[in-house]
Amino acid sequence: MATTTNQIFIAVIGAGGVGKCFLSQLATLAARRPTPKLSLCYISSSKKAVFNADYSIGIENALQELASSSKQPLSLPQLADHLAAAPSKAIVVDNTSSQDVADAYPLFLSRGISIVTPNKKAFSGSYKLWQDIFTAAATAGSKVYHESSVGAGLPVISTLKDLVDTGDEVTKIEGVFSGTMSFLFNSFAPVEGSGGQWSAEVKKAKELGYTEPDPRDDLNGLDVARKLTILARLAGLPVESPTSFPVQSLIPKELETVSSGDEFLEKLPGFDSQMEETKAAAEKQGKVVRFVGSIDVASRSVKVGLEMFDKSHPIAALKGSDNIISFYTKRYGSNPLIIQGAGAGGDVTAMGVTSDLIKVLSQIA
Ligand SMILES: NC(=O)C1=CN([C@@H]2O[C@H](COP(=O)(O)OP(=O)(O)OC[C@H]3O[C@@H](n4cnc5c(N)ncnc54)[C@H](OP(=O)(O)O)[C@@H]3O)[C@@H](O)[C@H]2O)C=CC1
Ligand SMILES: N[C@@H](CC=O)C(=O)O
Ligand code: NA
Repeated sequence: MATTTNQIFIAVIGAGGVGKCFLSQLATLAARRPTPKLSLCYISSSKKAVFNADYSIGIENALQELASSSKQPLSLPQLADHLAAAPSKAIVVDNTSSQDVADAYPLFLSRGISIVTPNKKAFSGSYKLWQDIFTAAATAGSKVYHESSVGAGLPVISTLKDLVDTGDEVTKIEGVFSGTMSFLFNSFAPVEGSGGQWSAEVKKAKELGYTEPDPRDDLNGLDVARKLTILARLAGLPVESPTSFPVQSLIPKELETVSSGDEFLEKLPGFDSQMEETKAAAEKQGKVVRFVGSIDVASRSVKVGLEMFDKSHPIAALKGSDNIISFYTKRYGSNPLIIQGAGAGGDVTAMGVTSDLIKVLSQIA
């Protein structure tokens, strides 16, 4: 195939809640922007894949083709070879929560393949992986964007980068960083009183597409810890890992060893009284309980867990899956820069991924 500069090849790994919404947004983008021509050349789930010798898959039919495909996914080094041999530049869109895929970013980037992703694992894994990713990108001139790894499509990462790059000094970042936790506490312990059953709300959050593939990754606080690790690193703190600071888990002790997410959800109703007690303790003080995180840059302290809030506090008054993230900086003084809005859900997350893709296109095409 002849080399062409006005075409970009897109490989999509992961076609779940976010991946499906991303494909729909990609179809719109490809129709609206004739150049560079956006060609879907690979799509995979954990068990199946679609790809061919002419690097061309119809975006509209990709999901049906994937469902009926008999091909297995390429290994990650094979995929890097396949994309590096494409007739023009390629971008990997990682819509999984896979650590293995995240670990392969330095390989893709070093082969000139750019990456956009909502997957937190690469940027909140070991500090060495973080360094390898940005070193590989800088050396090869490839790009890596991950806006949806914090606050879904909300402009959290881009805002923090802008603050830092323009020389502001970030002193503190705090707020609600989980769409799942926000939804759970807003519906289980609303400021108006009453509220749903904890375990039933957890099931609802999963059905609405807010949770991680395994909802225990939200309830154990690690999802928020990953997000804070990413933000802390961008703010200049070389946090080693999401387990290197205090993180409160909401997994009942008795369920810590169950083997699957499904079994966990089945058994959770038996432990609803534990969360009811937490809620009642806050109510006794006229307050509500919420799951929050904070990074204090000066004292280098990061923490994640439950706190009680007055009912008039903006964190108490959140609705749905909303996140609220406050940036305290030297320039903004005592009135923080605040970002608020839906922090989970397929469409809003895919929006962050697609807008990252547009940013990469503007730099490599
Ligand atoms: N949902 C949300 O609101 C948000 C999600 N995110 C992040 O987006 C990512 C995707 O989330 P979501 O779409 O909700 O998750 P889903 O579980 O709905 O989808 C994950 C997809 O990834 C596939 N997958 C898993 N491992 C691999 C692998 N090794 N190779 C290829 N495909 C793989 C799964 O395949 P299979 O179907 O075969 O298992 C599935 O298609 C996660 O990293 C999540 O943290 C970020 C912000 C918000
Ligand atoms: N499970 C996460 C999804 C987005 O990062 C959340 O609930 O915030
Ligand atoms: Na974001």
